[in-house]
Amino acid sequence: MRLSQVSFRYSRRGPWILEDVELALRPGSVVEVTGRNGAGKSTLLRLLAGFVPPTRGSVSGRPRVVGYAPDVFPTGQPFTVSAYLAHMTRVRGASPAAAGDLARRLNAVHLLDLPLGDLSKGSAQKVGLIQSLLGPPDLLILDEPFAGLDEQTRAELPAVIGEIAARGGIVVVSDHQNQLREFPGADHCLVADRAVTVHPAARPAEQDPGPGSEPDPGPGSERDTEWVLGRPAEPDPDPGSGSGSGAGLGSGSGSERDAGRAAGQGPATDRRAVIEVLVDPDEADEVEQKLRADGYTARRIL
Ligand SMILES: Nc1ncnc2c1ncn2[C@@H]1O[C@H](COP(=O)(O)OP(=O)(O)OP(=O)(O)O)[C@@H](O)[C@H]1O
Repeated sequence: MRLSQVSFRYSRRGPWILEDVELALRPGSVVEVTGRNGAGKSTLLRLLAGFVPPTRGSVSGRPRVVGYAPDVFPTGQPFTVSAYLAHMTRVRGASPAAAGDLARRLNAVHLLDLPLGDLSKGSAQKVGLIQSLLGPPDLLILDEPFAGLDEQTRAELPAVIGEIAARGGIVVVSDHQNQLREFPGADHCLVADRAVTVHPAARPAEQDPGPGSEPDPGPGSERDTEWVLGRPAEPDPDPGSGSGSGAGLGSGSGSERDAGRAAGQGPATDRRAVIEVLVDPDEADEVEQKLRADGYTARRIL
């Protein structure tokens, strides 16, 4: 999924909230979005979810099943929680058992018979969270999901997020409370001054670059302007290059370089083997997702 030169403002004469945003998200990535109040985090999430169209630029490759939990869940609907979730289950084409399973897992069984209008803010957030997970989604967008959650649900949510990513889903979470700061492999995305800057997950090689390695050029540098997000679970075959590629991550041009590596043109190390798999183009998405779910790096060479 990609945002290309995306700019957004809420009205014709209103201020630009985001300008010329370039962002690419790979299947299986978890992205934490941070920024000060009013920076535009929710706006970015609404653009990703497809709730608002960009004023300029384009969004492409949005996965088919999108789950979105807004920061304020609208409770002004004349349903009980279970009737609402049953309705959402049908809309999503999810398994009939899914809502009940999620309610048990996220400590919400006691809410099922209540009218939506009677829910506290935290309980309403939980129902919004459950509906977003029905599907399950290929793109999951959570706007401040930890706000108001009880301890049990707060502890369980990272596991749920990890499962969505492990099956190839993209997960984007705005999180004031930094609950995903330490989430393994998560990339961190800062919204500030109408721009979006992605800092890929730190790897051991980046945390301790060692003597002679190139320093991180830091936020705002060219390496931060356009990142392709992935699951940085594997060692970097070329940690001293200083080219800015996280494992499984790379800029647009970096992806071509990585593809060349995967094809056996680049340097190899004794830390991992590269094999080439030929698949029918129709099966490429499925094979790539399965490989990623199994923890392998997968790069497509067309
Ligand atoms: N529906 C709207 N109409 C007009 N302006 C809006 C609307 N929603 C948000 N804004 C403005 O857009 C800017 C960005 O808002 P947004 O909610 O995206 O920021 P945020 O980073 O999510 O903030 P917070 O952390 O406080 O939730 C703010 O100045 C806000 O006032």
